[in-house]
Amino acid sequence: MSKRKLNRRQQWRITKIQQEREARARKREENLEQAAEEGDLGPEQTGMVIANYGSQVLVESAADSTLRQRCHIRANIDTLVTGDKVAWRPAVGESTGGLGVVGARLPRHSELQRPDRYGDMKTVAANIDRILIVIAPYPEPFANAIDRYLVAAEATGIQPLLLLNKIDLIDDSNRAHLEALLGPYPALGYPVLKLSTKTGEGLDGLLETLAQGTSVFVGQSGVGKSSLINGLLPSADARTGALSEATGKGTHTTTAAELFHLPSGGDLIDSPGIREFGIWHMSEQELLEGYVEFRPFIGHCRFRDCRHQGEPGCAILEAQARGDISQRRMESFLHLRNSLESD
Ligand SMILES: Nc1nc2c(ncn2[C@@H]2O[C@H](COP(=O)(O)OP(=O)(O)OP(=O)(O)O)[C@@H](O)[C@H]2O)c(=O)[nH]1
Ligand SMILES: [Zn+2]
Repeated sequence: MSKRKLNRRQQWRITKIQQEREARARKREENLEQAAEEGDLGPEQTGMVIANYGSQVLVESAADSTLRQRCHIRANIDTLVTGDKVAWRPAVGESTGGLGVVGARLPRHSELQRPDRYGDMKTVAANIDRILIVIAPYPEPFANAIDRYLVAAEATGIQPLLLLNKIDLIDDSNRAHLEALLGPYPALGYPVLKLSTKTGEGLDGLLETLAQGTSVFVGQSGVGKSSLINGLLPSADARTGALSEATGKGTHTTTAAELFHLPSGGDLIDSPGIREFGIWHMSEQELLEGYVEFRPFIGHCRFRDCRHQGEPGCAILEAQARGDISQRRMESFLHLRNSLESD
C-alpha cells in the first residue's frame, strides 16, 4: 500500500505542526536537564512500560511494583510501547510536575505489530512470550481462521497456543467435528488448551500456562475474550484502576495496550487492537512460511514460480503425498493463498 498523497497546503500544515512539536520537545529536554541537575530525579533504574499515552508512558519499577509513575520520554528514544523494558529515573521533586523520565529503551525480544491506516506495520506491544488464539464451538471458526491466526503468529516469532473456550457447549452434535478440527495442531507444536470461562473447567491449566512471561489473547468476535480476561483480572475495573490510580484523574479509559499482572502469576497485555491481531492482509511468502511443516520444502520445487497446485516436481505436494503435510493444512494453505489474490 502506498502512503497517502498530500497537497501543498496539507504538507505545509504538517511541517508547521512538526516544527512546533520539535520546539516543545527541545524545551522539555532543557527542563529535564535542569530537573536532573537540581536533584528532582532519582537514580536511574530499570522498569517496564505498562501503559502508553502517546507522548508519555506509565512506567513500573522493576525492583518495586508499587512504584509507578507517568513519565516523559527523552527525545533520543524512537518509540515506546507497552511491554518495553526501559532505563528511567523517577521524579522525587516537583520541577518535572511529578513526572519521571525514560532515558533509554532496552532491547526487545519480541514485537507485536499491526498495520497502521497507511498499511505500514507498526509495533503495538513488546516482549510478549505467547499468543493465545481463542476459539470456541460457537461461534464456529470461520473457514481456515485457525491457520490464518497461526500464520500471523509465526511471522512474529512468538509462540502461539490454541485455547478452546466454551467447552461447556460441546455435545454429541459438535464433538467429532471439533476433534477433527483441532487434531493436527499439537503435533505441529501448537498445544491446545481447553476451558470454559462459564464453569471454570480447565482454568487451572490455563493459569499454569500464563504464570510465566507475558501473554496476549486474540481471536474472532464472540469467542469469549472479554469474559475470559475480566475473569482473570482480580476486579472488573482492574483494567482502568491502575491507570486512574497513577494519574489521579479518575477513571481513564484508553484504547492503547495496557499490561496487567495476573494474581496467580504472569502478565497480560490487552487492547482492542491486539484482540484483532492477524486479520489483515499478508503476503504469499509470509503465508507459505507460516505453515511450519512446509518450511523444509520451501524453495525445493522444480519451478521457481511453483503454485504448489499440481505442477510436476512440486516439493510441497510431494511432502503431502509422503504424509509429511496433512491434506487439511494443504487445503487451508491453498484456500488462504487463493483468497489473497481477491483481497
Ligand atoms: N457457554 C459459554 N458462554 C461463554 C463462555 N465464555 C464466554 N461466553 C459467552 O460468549 C459471549 C461472547 O463473549 P465475549 O467475552 O463478549 O466475547 P469476545 O471474544 O470478547 O467478543 P468481542 O468483544 O466481540 O471480541 C458472551 O455472551 C459470553 O457470556 C463459556 O465458557 N461458555
Ligand atoms: Zn511447489
